[in-house]
Parts: sequence; C-alpha cells; structure tokens
Amino acid sequence: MKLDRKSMLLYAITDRTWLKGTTLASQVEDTIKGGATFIQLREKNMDFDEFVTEAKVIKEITDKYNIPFVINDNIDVALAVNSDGVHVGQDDMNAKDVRKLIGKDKIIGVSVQTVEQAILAEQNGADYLGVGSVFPTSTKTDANYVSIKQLKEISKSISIPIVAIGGINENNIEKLRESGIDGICVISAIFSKPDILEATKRLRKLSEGIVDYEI
Ligand SMILES: Cc1ncc(COP(=O)(O)OP(=O)(O)O)c(N)n1
Ligand SMILES: Cc1ncsc1CCOP(=O)(O)O
Repeated sequence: MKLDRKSMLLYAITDRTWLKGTTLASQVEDTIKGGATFIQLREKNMDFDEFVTEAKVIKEITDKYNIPFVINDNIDVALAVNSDGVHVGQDDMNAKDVRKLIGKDKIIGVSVQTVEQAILAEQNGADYLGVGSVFPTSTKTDANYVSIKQLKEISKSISIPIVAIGGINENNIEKLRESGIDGICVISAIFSKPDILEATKRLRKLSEGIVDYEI
C-alpha cells in the first residue's frame, strides 16, 4: 500500500486498557466510523498466536474501510497477517533491516525524538515518522519528551509525513498548529472515552483545522 499523506490525519493506536466489556474490534470499527484515518495495533503482553489472531480480526475491519493498518514492533506478526506495515521505535530494528524483511511495498513507521534520528530514519527508508511525546502522557511511562520547537525542527529536516504523538487531546491539539505535522496520533484521547465514535469525530474535526494541506 502506498502511503498517502492525508491518511496520517488522525492516527489511532489501539489499547485494550479500556475495553469495558466490549471488544477491541468494535472499538476500532467505532473509531474508523468516527473518522480515524490510520490504525496501529499495539500489544505489549500477548504471545505470538494471540497477537496474530487479534491482528487478523482488526485487519478485516481496516480492509473493509480501506484504512492503513500497521503492527507495533512485531515484524513476525506483520508478516503473518500481511498487514500494510509495521511501526518501530528507537530500541527496535532499524528501518533498513525492517525493509529487507517486509518488502518494498509495505509501510514502515519509525518513532523519533531528535532531528538526527529523523534524518537517519528517512535515509533508512522510513515512510513516516511518529514524533513525541509532545505532551505529558500516562499511557507510555518511558516516553521521552519532545518540545514543539524540536517537533518543528524535525518536520523541517525531513520530507516524509510525520505525526505528533503523546498526551494529545481536544484541549491541547491547537498548540500543534503550524508545527509542520501531517496529523496527530492518539491512544487515550480515543480509546479511554465512553463514546469512542463521538470522541473521534471531535478530534477529526480539530485535526482537520490544524494541518496545512487541503482535506
Ligand atoms: C505513530 C507512533 N509514534 C510513536 C510510537 C512509539 O513507538 P515506540 O517508541 O517504539 O514505543 P512503543 O509504542 O513500542 O511503546 C508509536 N507506537 N507509534
Ligand atoms: C506510544 C507513545 N509513544 C510516545 S507517547 C505514546 C503514548 C501515546 O498515548 P496517549 O495518546 O494516550 O498519550
């Protein structure tokens, strides 16, 4: 799948912390109905078989709505379910090696916190970058902080699409205006909400207002 910059507008990463009796699949379908444009499946405590089973279910939904679907960290799972790609961090395999495993047509996302990391990731063949944490977050306890100034410097230093991540919500999204991002990436601002569809709709509208390209 070729990555369209516009599909970065509202990037949702799953989290099963707030399932509250429902399924992750139905939450993912709700967020897509509400306007999420990209889905990443992020599972930190699943064995391979469980992860593959879950990924297949989510992929059916993202395929139905033609939304890009990537797997966090686990390249074997990505290969097993033929996801659209993978997202890796600074402690994971570098994009060049990931590319050798998943092939030229797949999407590779890389998390970066500095200009140097961003330039290197682009050189290594990343298709997009996730930059953060731009605000305090309790979702990822080991996240490093990236200032808005650093975010702007990173966006100026590369030509691939970027999303900001970390603690973004309806109240602070405005601070990301003119930062050069192609969209926002959120976990709790969607998945912790009682009404995921409505929360996504509001974030979708707000993100449309802060990016500098035509929707
Ligand atoms: C789009 C996006 N950006 C950043 C991250 C964080 O990735 P990483 O640093 O590898 O941390 P974990 O998600 O693995 O805890 C991301 N997942 N997605
Ligand atoms: C995965 C990740 N990487 C940097 S911050 C973060 C957590 C984002 O979650 P939230 O949107 O709930 O702050």
